[in-house]
Amino acid sequence: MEGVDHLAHERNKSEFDVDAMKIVWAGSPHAFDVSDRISKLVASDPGFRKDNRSTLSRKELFKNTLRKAAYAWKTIVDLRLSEEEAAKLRFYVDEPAFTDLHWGMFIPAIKGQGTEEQQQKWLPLAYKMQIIGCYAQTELGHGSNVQGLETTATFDSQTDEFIIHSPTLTSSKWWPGGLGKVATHAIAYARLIVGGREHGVHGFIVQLRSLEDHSPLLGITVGDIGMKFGNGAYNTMDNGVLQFDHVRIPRNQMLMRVSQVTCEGKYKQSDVPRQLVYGTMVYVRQTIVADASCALSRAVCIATRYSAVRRQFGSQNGGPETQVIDYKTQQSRLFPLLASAYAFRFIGEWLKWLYADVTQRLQANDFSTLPEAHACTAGLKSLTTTATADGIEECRKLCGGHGYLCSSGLPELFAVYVPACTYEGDNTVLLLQVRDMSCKVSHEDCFSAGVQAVQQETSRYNSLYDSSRAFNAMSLRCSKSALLEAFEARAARMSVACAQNLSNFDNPEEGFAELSADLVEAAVAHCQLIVVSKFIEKLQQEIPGKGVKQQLEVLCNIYALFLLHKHQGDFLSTGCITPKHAALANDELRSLYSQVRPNAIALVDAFNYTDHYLGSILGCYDGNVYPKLYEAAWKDPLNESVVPDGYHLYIRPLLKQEIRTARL
Ligand SMILES: CCCCCCCCCCCCCCCCCCC/C=C/C(=O)SCCNC(=O)CCNC(=O)[C@H](O)C(C)(C)COP(=O)(O)OP(=O)(O)OC[C@H]1O[C@@H](n2cnc3c(N)ncnc32)[C@H](O)[C@@H]1OP(=O)(O)O
Ligand SMILES: Cc1cc2nc3c(=O)[nH]c(=O)nc-3n(C[C@H](O)[C@H](O)[C@H](O)COP(=O)(O)OP(=O)(O)OC[C@H]3O[C@@H](n4cnc5c(N)ncnc54)[C@H](O)[C@@H]3O)c2cc1C
Repeated sequence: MEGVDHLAHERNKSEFDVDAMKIVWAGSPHAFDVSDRISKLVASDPGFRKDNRSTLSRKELFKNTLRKAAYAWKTIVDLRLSEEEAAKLRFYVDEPAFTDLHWGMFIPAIKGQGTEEQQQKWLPLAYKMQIIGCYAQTELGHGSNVQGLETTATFDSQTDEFIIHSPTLTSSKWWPGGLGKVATHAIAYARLIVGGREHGVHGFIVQLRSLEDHSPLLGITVGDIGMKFGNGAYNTMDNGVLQFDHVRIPRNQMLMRVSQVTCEGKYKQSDVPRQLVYGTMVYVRQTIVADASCALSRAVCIATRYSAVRRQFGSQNGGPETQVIDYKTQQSRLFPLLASAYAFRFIGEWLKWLYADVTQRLQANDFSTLPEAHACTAGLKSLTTTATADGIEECRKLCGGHGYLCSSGLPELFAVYVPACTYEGDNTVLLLQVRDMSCKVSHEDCFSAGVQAVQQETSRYNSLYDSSRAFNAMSLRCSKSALLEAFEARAARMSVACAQNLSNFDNPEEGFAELSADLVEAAVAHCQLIVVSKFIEKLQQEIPGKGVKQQLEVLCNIYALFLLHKHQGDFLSTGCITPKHAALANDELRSLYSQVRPNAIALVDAFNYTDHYLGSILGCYDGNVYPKLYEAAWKDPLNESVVPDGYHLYIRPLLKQEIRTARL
């Protein structure tokens, strides 16, 4: 039935002000206004249609992405959109493209690592898209180990140039988005060699293609690396391969904020820490954390709406069957993901603030908070993307068979999202970077101060948490401080255990390698503690709107208690809770699921996603799933003819037992 809201009865059940929750989700009334306006603009413009992606060939798909990117740019210019509005437009167009790397990495790399002079020269060209850039760091042989990159940049003082060269097959740049077919320029990372001495990896602005006819410049071999996972999905991006054959660039195209090479061939290091060469990655990791809540909430919105539409079993006297959302098993899989989406929203907000603060300090040459920003962005990027990728797949399963159809939107969402667990740093490798934050008693401390230091730390952490006091309150309702203390104690004790074990090794590096799996678990515990604590902090703010704060409190408790339930081995083995507490936590979770149930549809409506953005028949706002699925099936190219192509060649000879004479 066209125009009927099949989920109206669900919406009527909600106990809070959905419009107020929309503002909380968006971040502010202004952010809501921008997001709402731009999402509707994109949804209503046929130029941004995306429902045909899974049936296009790679070449058609890519050409269509080029058209959309050009159309998006025209829209931005014609409508004079602000930077904020343009970013929202990109978000709602919902298609990875070379422009992401241009705006998201090439420009930030120049801003973060270029001198004033370099910024003045390159940024105006990049802002007007008169040049298009990519970020060429990873090579065929090395991605995680940036210090292991093989591309060289050798200074030639005779000509005042660098010679960029790929000495081996494994030194070929491999993966950079936008490189394959579009970028005219790259920030290429290479080992700097001056006067025969190596100075580590640095960034260089290298022109790749002619600005006249787009052909590769002399010494450049460049192309696309081929099809990737899934139909549509990340195949709209031209991830590329690049080899340099003694390509010459002027000296002033080395990004020189961190260190400089003079025309006489002197290498000078400024006061800026070397790690700033990695600064672009910190920036992008922070945006990836902010984006995780978008991808997860999208999947959760689809699975929640469909779970309210779908009915199986339980019919009484010929009445309707049970909505699958009413099954406790469905709730115990779905509602923690709903809670995680909200938790990640707030951690994303916090990390944005942290990053803005670090940026301000960096501009004033205060580098003191850089290590913390690195550890937090690395750890939280890993935690949120792993949970989001797993969560999207869980949502697909929550939708049963129909979740496997492309028209559910979930297969493509998973395929496009899952590389976030790898790009901008493999998630395990990044968790190992959290060691400074999680393992407060670092291995160096263990060796310098000895076991005594570990013992002192252990007793400090032991006093942090008194399990019987903390969990008494939970028998009735969750106490935020009790929960937080349990997470603090768990993270601290896991770190202390790592430190103690490390102290048993004579060689710290050997100990670190041997215990790395434990260190990763301690890092996860630490990151989960941060997410829980920031959710609780959010609840300490004033949150207007009838019932909004209460809903967020329920979600916060679900997020924390679900983790406590899932990782109860950690909590029990570190003595933070007793088995009785664990059982209480589980009872509390069940009761919280019942509180979410009547509000579930409204809680996903608060994301304010258009049907265009969701791209899912199962998740459409009106819940009119079955007619839409039926209609969509007939539009599949395979149904264009009743008898398929190939019938006469392959099916008929089989049926007629003429297979031996058929031309196969
Ligand atoms: C249409 C028009 C639209 C207009 C507007 C639209 C706007 C659109 C905007 C879109 C935005 C979208 C942006 C998002 C796009 C996302 C696409 C993603 C594409 C993917 C890109 C990539 O993947 S790029 C490559 C990423 N590579 C990696 O991440 C490699 C991972 N490896 C590393 O990071 C490191 O090498 C390492 C940390 C793992 C290595 O560690 P190691 O200890 O060996 O290193 P070092 O010896 O080099 O370092 C020692 C020292 O430094 C510390 N450190 C390491 N990294 C950092 C860092 N990043 N920052 C600060 N400090 C760092 C490290 O901890 C050590 O410290 P010590 O104190 O010495 O211990
Ligand atoms: C879709 C996509 C887009 C990308 N875009 C870009 C781009 O624009 N520009 C760019 O430069 N790069 C890009 N990349 C590359 C990306 O940054 C790297 O793939 C990523 O950093 C992982 O590195 P790797 O491939 O070398 O993995 P590897 O390091 O080879 O990882 C393989 C396995 O080894 C494990 N491992 C590695 N080192 C350790 C260790 N020290 N301890 C324990 N385990 C370890 C990992 O956990 C993983 O399980 C992109 C990648 C993808 C998939």
